[in-house]
Amino acid sequence: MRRVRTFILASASPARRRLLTHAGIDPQVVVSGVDESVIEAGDAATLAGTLAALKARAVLASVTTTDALVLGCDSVLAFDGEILGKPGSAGEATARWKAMRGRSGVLHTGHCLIDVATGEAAEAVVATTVHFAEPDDDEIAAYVASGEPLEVAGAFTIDGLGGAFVAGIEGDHTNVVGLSVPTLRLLLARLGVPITSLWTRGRMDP
Ligand SMILES: Nc1nc2c(ncn2[C@H]2C[C@H](O)[C@@H](COP(=O)(O)OP(=O)(O)OP(=O)(O)O)O2)c(=O)[nH]1
Repeated sequence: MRRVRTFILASASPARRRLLTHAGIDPQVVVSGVDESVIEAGDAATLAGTLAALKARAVLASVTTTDALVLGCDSVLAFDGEILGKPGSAGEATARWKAMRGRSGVLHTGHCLIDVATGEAAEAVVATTVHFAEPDDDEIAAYVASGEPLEVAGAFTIDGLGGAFVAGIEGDHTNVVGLSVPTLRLLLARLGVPITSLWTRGRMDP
């Protein structure tokens, strides 16, 4: 069994950091600085996987602790034949919601976990189908005015204000937030690290 001292999250995402801490893992955050705009791919899953690996490897290059793991992630929404990241403006967020309401999309999150000691990588892209509710124009306007949709891939959150406009999902909830925790357990196992060995605290307060 591999015992690892340091878990590095190669992401600026507060949502991903929160998911890890709730899962009992206390990550060090090292933002990759990868320019996502320069990467293109034919489909959402390939793009998410490619960007996750780029982020993890960019941070790996700066890591000196050998007793560490580095996790990179990237989330994109596949909707209506398009690959959607964060909306570029309030107008785009509004247009997206008027198109998405009452319909479904697939949120793909790429994961790349690298063992610094061996260089071995365990990777997975996870898809969750998201069924959107039917917010009216005033609700969309209020949501866009909150600023939240501009900060997140797909212009929605499932665990924030946007949760009111998600009618249901098929698949892993944490994957929609930005990091699939059950998939992380499997990636860690592939590298010989039980997720329970990374727990830094006892059970959550109920
Ligand atoms: N809280 C929350 N955040 C979400 C949700 N869906 C997407 N996001 C956030 C997570 C990520 O911060 C962001 C997805 O964009 P990226 O995968 O490019 O990550 P980001 O640019 O934030 O950070 P990074 O590139 O990893 O340093 O959207 C959600 O349902 N809930």
